[in-house]
Amino acid sequence: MRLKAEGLAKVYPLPSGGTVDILSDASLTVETGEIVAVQGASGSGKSTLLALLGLLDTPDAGEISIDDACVNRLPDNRRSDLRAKKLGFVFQNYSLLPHLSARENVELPLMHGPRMARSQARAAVLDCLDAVGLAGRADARPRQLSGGEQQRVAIARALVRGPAVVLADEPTGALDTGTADRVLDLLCSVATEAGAALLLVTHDPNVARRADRALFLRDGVLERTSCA
Ligand SMILES: Nc1ncnc2c1ncn2[C@@H]1O[C@H](COP(=O)(O)OP(=O)(O)OP(=O)(O)O)[C@@H](O)[C@H]1O
Repeated sequence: MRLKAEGLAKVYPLPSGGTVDILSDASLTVETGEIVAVQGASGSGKSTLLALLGLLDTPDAGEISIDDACVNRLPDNRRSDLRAKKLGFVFQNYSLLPHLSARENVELPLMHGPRMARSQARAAVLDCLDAVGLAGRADARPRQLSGGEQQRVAIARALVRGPAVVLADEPTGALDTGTADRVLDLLCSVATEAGAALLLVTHDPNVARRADRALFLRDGVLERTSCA
């Protein structure tokens, strides 16, 4: 599986009138088994890029393709379907629903897109919680879990549908250094063991060093920075 972006542009309106080009010609490819990092200054457009790649928003120009099929001009329902089947998301602030248990949070992506049998869904949820070391905390609410544990639940949730690509926006940004290292190890290993590509947005050069390739977003364009 290959997720490819070519010449992406995104323009936002300014409150004072006029517009600003956040992305002007951003291109990248991420393939099964790869870990790719995207770095860039605050406000350079990293989250905007991730929203486009995650089919949550549409570019003003350019093309996003999955296995050579253009996906960014599909109708909303087809894009939602692809998102559910092919993509997993991990956010900086975990984005867990506070009133749901770990198990119920991980189950959420299974409510969208193609339905799974109840028993199969239950097994998938427990497998993913087990993979992140939290099978014993399945009934805990987010407030009963540490930051690192909450992010591990969020990783389990991203992986529960067996996505081809995991998109992670500052996945360790809210964690202390030791916890961040452990969560990052886990994210990299469970994503690659599950056969998913991993695209990580990060400010942190230590996180970027973990990737097979690191890209830097500057002036709306992605530049290659290093090769591990
Ligand atoms: N919906 C929107 N409408 C107008 N401007 C927006 C919108 N979304 C983002 N922006 C602006 O686009 C710029 C890029 O935002 P984005 O969140 O993509 O940057 P980022 O690189 O992820 O930043 P950070 O590292 O600080 O999270 C910012 O100046 C932001 O204010």
